[in-house]
Amino acid sequence: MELFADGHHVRLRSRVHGKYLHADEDGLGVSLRSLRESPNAVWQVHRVERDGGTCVLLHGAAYGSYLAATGYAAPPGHLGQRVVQGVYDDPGDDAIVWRAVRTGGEGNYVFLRHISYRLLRANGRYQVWHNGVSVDHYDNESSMMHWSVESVPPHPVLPQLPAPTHDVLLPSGGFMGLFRRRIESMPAERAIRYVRADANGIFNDQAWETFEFHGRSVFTLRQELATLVGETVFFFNILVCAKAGRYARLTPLFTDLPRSAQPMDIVVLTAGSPAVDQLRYPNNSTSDLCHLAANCGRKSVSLPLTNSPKSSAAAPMETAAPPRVQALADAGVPHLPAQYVQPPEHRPAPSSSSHRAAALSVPVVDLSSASAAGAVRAACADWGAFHVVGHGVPVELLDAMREAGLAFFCSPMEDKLRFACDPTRGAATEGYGSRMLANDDSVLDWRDYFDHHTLPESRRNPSHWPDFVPGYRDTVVKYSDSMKNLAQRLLRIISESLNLPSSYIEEAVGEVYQNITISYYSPCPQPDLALGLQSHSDMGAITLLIQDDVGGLEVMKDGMWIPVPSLPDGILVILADQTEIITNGIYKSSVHRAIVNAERARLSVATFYDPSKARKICTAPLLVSKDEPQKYRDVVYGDYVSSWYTKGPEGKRNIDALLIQQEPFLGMNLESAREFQLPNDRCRFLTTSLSCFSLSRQAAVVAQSRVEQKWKWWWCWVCMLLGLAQDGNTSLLTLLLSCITNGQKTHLIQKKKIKCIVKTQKEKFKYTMKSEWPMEEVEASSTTAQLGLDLLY
Ligand SMILES: O=C(O)CCC(=O)C(=O)O
Ligand SMILES: [Fe+2]
Repeated sequence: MELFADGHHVRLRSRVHGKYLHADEDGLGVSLRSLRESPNAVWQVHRVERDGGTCVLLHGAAYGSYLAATGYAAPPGHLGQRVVQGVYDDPGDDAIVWRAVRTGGEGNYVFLRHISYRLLRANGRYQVWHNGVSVDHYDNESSMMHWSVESVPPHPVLPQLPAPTHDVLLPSGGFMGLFRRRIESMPAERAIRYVRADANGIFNDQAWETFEFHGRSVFTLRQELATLVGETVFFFNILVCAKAGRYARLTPLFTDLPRSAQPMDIVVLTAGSPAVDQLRYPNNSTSDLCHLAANCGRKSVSLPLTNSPKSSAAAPMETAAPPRVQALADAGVPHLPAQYVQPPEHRPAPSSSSHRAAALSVPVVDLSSASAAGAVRAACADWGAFHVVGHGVPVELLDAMREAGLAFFCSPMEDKLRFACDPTRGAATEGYGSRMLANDDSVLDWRDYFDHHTLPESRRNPSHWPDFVPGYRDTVVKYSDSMKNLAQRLLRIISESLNLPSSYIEEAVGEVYQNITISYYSPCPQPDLALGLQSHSDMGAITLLIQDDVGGLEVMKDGMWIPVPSLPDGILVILADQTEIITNGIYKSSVHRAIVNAERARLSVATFYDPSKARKICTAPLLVSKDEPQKYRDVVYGDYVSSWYTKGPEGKRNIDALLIQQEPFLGMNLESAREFQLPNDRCRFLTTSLSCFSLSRQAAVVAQSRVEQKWKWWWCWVCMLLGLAQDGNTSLLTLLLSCITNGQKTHLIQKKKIKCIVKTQKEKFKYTMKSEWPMEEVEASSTTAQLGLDLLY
């Protein structure tokens, strides 16, 4: 096969270095880099006739500029003259004209011979820090001028644009880059000359217009150009191509612009037009669609190239939506962006691999067995989450749902964005989205999702769901109906297990509002710092979840995070907050979260069975007695949802806010509850979110242990104090003591044993602990001591 076929993409690899010819990010220089996957290492062949033969021009796949030899001396340490990224403005321009000549001898190498007979040369044989490329006279021929040519296959579909960034341009003036090129004083913005081409790519050469563009983001450039050319609604309807000179070929831009503020010429094409069909995109990345599909364990889905919206009922375009996590992952971000970094106490801890945690696994209930009711009762009481098998839902339907979701997420971003949820319409809108909450201070989940409104049928509008994955909409409808039936069957069993009439919970919930959310967790560059989905309990009545075989879901049990594997035909049942309220806390909603990994994308499908927003949820009177007083206030479900979205999901903070015996302590209330975890995993308490708490490594964790509310706060504080005392952090301890006692006089006495005495005007408490955590011995008022012991296990 011809090495330099016209229009094809190639990489040139130095024989000696093994590094690749690289168009530098400044848009000016050319160097040798080992970044094989980078678009900057890919060059497109543009063949031209010269002097009765064909010559090779090479324009970079990243910015479209041409490989050009200059007459300027290469910098010290480099031989010959400089090679740069140039333009093709003059048909007789020699600077960019090359011929490929086989070297002969061993191996399959070529010389790239400039029309001036100088040869393209890699530098730095002995001084490897010299990574420049130059042209040198053929008399100096050496293996440094030998290049192997790698052919780069075409990308099967339009590649995705990198997520928007806020990269700044190079500062004005000074030197930079490989050859310490002088960067002229440059403005903060770059001049973009643009012109709109017709369907065949033809444009009027007199119609160029100019605007000032800030930054480097090609995503933002496309958005701004879309507005300028009148594509205000569907910015993905256009494709932006660089044109490096009057005679240059078009290079579709899928890479952020060069770092320098040099002006660029852009031709705007219409997506799906014949002109776009003629373009060729290099498949240089390993994180492309095919890779993703392979990563998901599937073959690549066949998808249309055209990006024009087909369905008039498609969800409205997003306005200022955050970048999709998948786009970040595909762009190969090497570090987790700051807004995804969880605070240390929320990061996936090694605790989930502790011996105690390893010994625990979510129960499996066979619904077809005679003992199902008893097993459900035990699972609800102990876990609030359990797998069901023998449920009668065909495994083919579960697989079809997983596959439909996967095909959606493996589709081009442009297609997916046609169904983007509209963040301006509230937090829980239907469609393709990327974050759980929109609070400014919230840490983002490393997750993208597609949310479907499926029940009641009046909310179900399949035209809001993807149309480009065959069978998608039918599958969602079938799956929705099947999950509704299973949820109702489970609610009946759960009601009966509490000696309630079998239809009790179903009726208490009223008309079902069902949402189906497909979550897609892309591989994460720093999974130890992120969460796919932060700790939460679901807000409705019951959730049914299926997932793929990657793993990442964890449920909280006795204060430990327990991984929940997927069972191929199993469905995970998760009790949600309204069930906890209705059952007076006898059955608890399950706190769960999703962790991520660096290697494999993960997919889950959660079906939520919720009340209507207008429904008032009350505790079943039959479950209230003198010994078991009502724990939660009645709540209108819509209010619960609003508060969930306002405050954030964190752990059980939302349902805790409804506790009747809640006793605000010194101005703090349960809403400020946060999770902390002891290193040894043995003792868990509910603490508050006072920022100083997080300073204590020994601080306690959320009480899954449901301590009587009236004591809860005392025990938080005691736990904190003892933790701090053990840390020897006496100044913070004293501060907390005075905070506890509302500024009353307090004493801290530290003796051999760590001892902490809180003296208030009314009472005197004394806590003693041995040197090892957790406290084995607590001296205090008898009731509190008893409670404290109850909390240890
Ligand atoms: O992806 C998962 O496994 C968990 C999803 C979940 O908890 C949710 O969507 O509420
Ligand atoms: Fe959930």
